Amino acid sequence: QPTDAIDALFAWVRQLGGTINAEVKVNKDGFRGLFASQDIPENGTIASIPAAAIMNVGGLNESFAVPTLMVLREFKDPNTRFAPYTAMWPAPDGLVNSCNMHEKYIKMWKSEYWERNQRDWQYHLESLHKGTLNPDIEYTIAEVVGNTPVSIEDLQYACAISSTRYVSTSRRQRLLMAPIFDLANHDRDCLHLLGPYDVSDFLTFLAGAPLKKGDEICYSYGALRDDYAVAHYGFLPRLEYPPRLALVDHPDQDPASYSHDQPPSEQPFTGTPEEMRTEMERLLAIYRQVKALPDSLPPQPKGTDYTYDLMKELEARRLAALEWHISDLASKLGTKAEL
Ligand SMILES: C[S@@+](CC[C@H](N)C(=O)[O-])C[C@H]1O[C@@H](n2cnc3c(N)ncnc32)[C@H](O)[C@@H]1O
Repeated sequence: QPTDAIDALFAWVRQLGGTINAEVKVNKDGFRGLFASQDIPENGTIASIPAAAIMNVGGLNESFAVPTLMVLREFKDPNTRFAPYTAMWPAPDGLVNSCNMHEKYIKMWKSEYWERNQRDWQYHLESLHKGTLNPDIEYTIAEVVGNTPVSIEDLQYACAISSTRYVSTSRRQRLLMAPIFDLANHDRDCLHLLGPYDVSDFLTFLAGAPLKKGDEICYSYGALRDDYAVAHYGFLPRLEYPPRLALVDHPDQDPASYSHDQPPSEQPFTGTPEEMRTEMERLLAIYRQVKALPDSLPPQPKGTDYTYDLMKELEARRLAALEWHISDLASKLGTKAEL
């Protein structure tokens, strides 16, 4: 996540009429992020981003291929007018999600759902690359990118960039890639918000709570359970207490139908003793299964492989959350759990 292209990005957005009351720095956890450059009162403007600086990469109902190809077109075009924006995107080795995670990590999910999800992405991108997608596909590579050579790695990268950086607004339901705003890191409880982007040519990022100069500016990407955050964004959110079950382990969630608007309950499970016993058995079975699955890669020294560390940390958090919820049910039932 380079910071050297930021000055040119800010100058470009301001030249197009934008306002930015923020700056970019590396945060305490080592990630690039957005920080208030002055005190901003509640409802004050963090940034106002002109439409001309925003990349509109598709509609909410279109397939993944549209944002992927729209991003790729700008990335491949040496004369793109978005050059100040594309220059600050993370480099291909600086971001990871299901679009571009190497297949050697697939078995580290230890979850049928997420393994299939990653294989599906691989398959879709390979199909797009070969031109064998079904007739419902909106664009071919040549239609959008022309004759420029495109590798499968290019598609994986463009897919990862678009899916980790787009946003849509309540009124304007497009996939929007908005510079400056897209530098805000996730915090589930974050109060800062986007305007509806419906009455002017500016997308406004507003302070939902007062900001002091130097505060990191967050945005809530949604309820994001750990496994969902790793698959979609390639990071682990702040650890919470009580530990949150992975999306795939949650009792009332089919991960395939997860929506930010209707996230699974945050409350520990409760019910009749019979229901609690059944739930405890269900969680125990998952716990034992995850514990029993062998590691698919040899151990790596911490700090040498970001994705390996991320997947191991995800597994450790998943097991810790299962242990907590199993023990919670056991104590409500007045028994002891045999982990
Ligand atoms: C929209 S960007 C946010 C800005 C990003 N840090 C950057 O410099 O380009 C989303 C990406 O930022 C990172 N990110 C967002 N929130 C994070 C957090 N709370 N902790 C660590 N990384 C985070 C993830 O890599 C995610 O895919």
